[in-house]
Amino acid sequence: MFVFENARLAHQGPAVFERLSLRIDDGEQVALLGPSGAGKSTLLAALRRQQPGLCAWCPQQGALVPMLSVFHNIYMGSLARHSRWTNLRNLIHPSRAQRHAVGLVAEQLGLTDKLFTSIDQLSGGQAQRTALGRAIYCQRPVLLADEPVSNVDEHQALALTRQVLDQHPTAVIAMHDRALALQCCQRLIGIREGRIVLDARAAELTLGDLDALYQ
Ligand SMILES: Nc1ncnc2c1ncn2[C@@H]1O[C@H](COP(=O)(O)OP(=O)(O)OP(=O)(O)O)[C@@H](O)[C@H]1O
Repeated sequence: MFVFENARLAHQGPAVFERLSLRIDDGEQVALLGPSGAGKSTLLAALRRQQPGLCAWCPQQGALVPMLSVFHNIYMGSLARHSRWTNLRNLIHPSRAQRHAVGLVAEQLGLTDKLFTSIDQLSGGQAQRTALGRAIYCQRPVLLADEPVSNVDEHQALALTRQVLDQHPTAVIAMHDRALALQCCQRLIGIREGRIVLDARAAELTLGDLDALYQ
C-alpha cells in the first residue's frame, strides 16, 4: 500500500526525514505518535501523495469552510464522485438523495440537529466530527487523519475513532493520546525528530513504553 525506502521528506528547508524506510500494508490500522514537530503531519502528507485516489483525508483543524453548513462540508467529501454541475446543484439546493445520504453520516456522528448549522457556530468537537464526516463521505478505503479527535472528550474520542476505523480497513492516524492509540490501532509507530524510533504491535506495548517517546 505505502512504501518508502531511504526517502527524504522535506518542506521548503532542511529535511524532516533524512532516510525514511517504512512499509504499511493493506489492512493495517496504524497510529503515529510522537512529540509536536516530530514529523507526523509530514509523513501523513507523503502517504497521501503516494495514493491520492485511495485516501480519505482528515487534516489537522479539519480545513472546513466556516461559513458553510455541516451538510455542505460533509458533502464536499464527495465532490470528486460527481460532475461539476451536480456538485453546484447540490451545494445550492441539495437533492433529496444527498440530504438523506449526508444525513446518515451526520446521524452516525451525532450531528443530526446541526445539519444545516454553519461551522462557525459549532463547538470545536462538533467541527471535528464534521471533518470526520467529510472523510467518511469520501467513501475511500484508506483513512489518513491528523489528530482527528483532539477536541472531543476521551469517551467520544474512543467511540468516534472506532467508528471511523470500522469504515476504513486501512488507516494511519496521527494522535497524541497514547491510550487511545493502544485501544484502537494494531500497529504503533513512534517518531522523534524525523526518525522512526518505535514500530511495534499494540499488543506488545504498554503506556510506559510510549512515555519514552516524549521524554
Ligand atoms: N509547511 C511547512 N513548511 C516548512 N516547514 C514545515 C511545514 N510544516 C511543518 N514543518 C516543519 O516540519 C517539522 C515536522 O512538522 P510536522 O508538522 O510534520 O510535525 P508533527 O509531528 O505533525 O507535529 P504536531 O504534533 O505539532 O502536529 C517541524 O520542524 C515543522 O516546523
